[in-house]
Amino acid sequence: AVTLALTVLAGAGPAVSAWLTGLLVDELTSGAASTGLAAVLVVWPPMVPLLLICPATAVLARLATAWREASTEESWVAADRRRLFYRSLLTDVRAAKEIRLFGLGNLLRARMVDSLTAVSGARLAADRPRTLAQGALALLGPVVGGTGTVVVAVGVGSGRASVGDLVLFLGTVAGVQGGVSGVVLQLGVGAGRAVRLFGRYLDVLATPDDLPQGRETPSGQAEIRFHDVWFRYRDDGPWVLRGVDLAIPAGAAVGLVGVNGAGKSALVKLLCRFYDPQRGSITWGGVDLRELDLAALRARIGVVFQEFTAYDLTAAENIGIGQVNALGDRGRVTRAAITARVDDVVDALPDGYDTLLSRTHADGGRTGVTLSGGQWQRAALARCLTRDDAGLLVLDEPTSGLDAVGEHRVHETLRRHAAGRARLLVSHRLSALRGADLIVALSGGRIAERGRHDELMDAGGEYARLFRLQAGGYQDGRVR
Ligand SMILES: Nc1ncnc2c1ncn2[C@@H]1O[C@H](COP(=O)(O)OP(=O)(O)OP(=O)(O)O)[C@@H](O)[C@H]1O
Repeated sequence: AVTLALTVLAGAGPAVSAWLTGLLVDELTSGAASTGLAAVLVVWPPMVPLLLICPATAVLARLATAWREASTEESWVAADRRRLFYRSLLTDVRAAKEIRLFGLGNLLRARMVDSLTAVSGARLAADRPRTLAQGALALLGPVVGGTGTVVVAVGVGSGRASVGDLVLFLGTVAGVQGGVSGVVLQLGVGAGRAVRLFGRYLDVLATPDDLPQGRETPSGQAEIRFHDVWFRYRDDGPWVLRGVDLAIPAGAAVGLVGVNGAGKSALVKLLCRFYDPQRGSITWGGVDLRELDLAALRARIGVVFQEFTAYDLTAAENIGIGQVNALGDRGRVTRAAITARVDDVVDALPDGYDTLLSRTHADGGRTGVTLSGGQWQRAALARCLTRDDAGLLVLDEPTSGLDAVGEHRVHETLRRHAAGRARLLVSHRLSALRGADLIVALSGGRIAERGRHDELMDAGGEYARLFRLQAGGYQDGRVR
């Protein structure tokens, strides 16, 4: 989160400096004009303060309204984010099916309009004082200029000043007011917002890294071990993992089962070090994950997440980004595609591996091509398999969308391909885990059972109950 915030806020530094530069340039330009002209005004000292009233008032009024605008902006930012969310949902091709089938269009549009109304109302309310101030200042300028002109004209009439003085005075009025208006404009455009944004930028810079990292390099193939791991997402939230002790030996296949919400994905996230456990530790080859270089650790892990991403990229890129520093290595991509059994699907695409998989972006005038759910899943598996040197493969429901033949074949191929590397397989389909070296059943964040399939079946616990339940669904007198 800090990295993302830094990336977004990194724009704040340049934005503020650009604004300050603009302000400085305007300041210098108008300052030079004003100083030169104001010097002439020394001819009529009493007129100097009168002439400066207008720009000084404008600057002060603009500063006051800019601060006010910046602070009220926070009140409508949340509504604006909701508006953007509803807008993106209404234009997201992936959401289109549900929106149409469930008839969500009107609901989402109404919510978007409500958010827009709230934002517009708040913005109008914030704009009102500025408009009033600008109107008043627009009147003040001519009044001051006119008064001064009358005074000088009277002076000309009485012989205290010349016509040349009057011309000089009129030029000065225009010069001073016009010059300072540049500064006022800059203040109006970005002062409050830029300073506030810069404050946020500094806050983020000062935020300590929530994932401090070490320097050690993880070994290629090593035992991974959870030592009494306790984890929760927030310090005041419920425990999601409670005292997990688990060893994943190098080269072993470990199956993870458990009901929804048991904590399986949380365990995967800890392995990838998206979070650190609050208590206990996880070691890779005996070294605490916190002492390892984060990028090096993640480079050693190949993952298919339960909610993997389908990228609007070519088929080759969708697979190749698994090993982004070898993105152009077509041999690696095709090898992974063959192992994940998606090569024939890709070969059948209009441009093979170079086909853009997108329904949003056109490819050379051709309408988008996309894959089926199971084919996407195979592509995600291939992406994971491009990591030849991964010491751990984490497969979170990697075959849930595959047909029965596809699932069986993928598991067979994986078994051969992954020999020597640790595998953590998460699945609700217990048959997919049957051949694992160790099966671990999580329940409420604790390990309730562990053992090989046969041992767990003999034990007659929850695993055996669930396995029989699933197997029962396939019982039919005609099946032998
Ligand atoms: N980002 C999050 N912030 C807070 N709580 C979360 C978050 N993600 C998951 N949880 C909670 O953590 C608990 C464990 O969720 P987890 O996704 O690990 O379960 P799971 O075993 O993978 O379930 P499933 O079989 O449904 O995928 C759940 O109670 C869930 O509500």
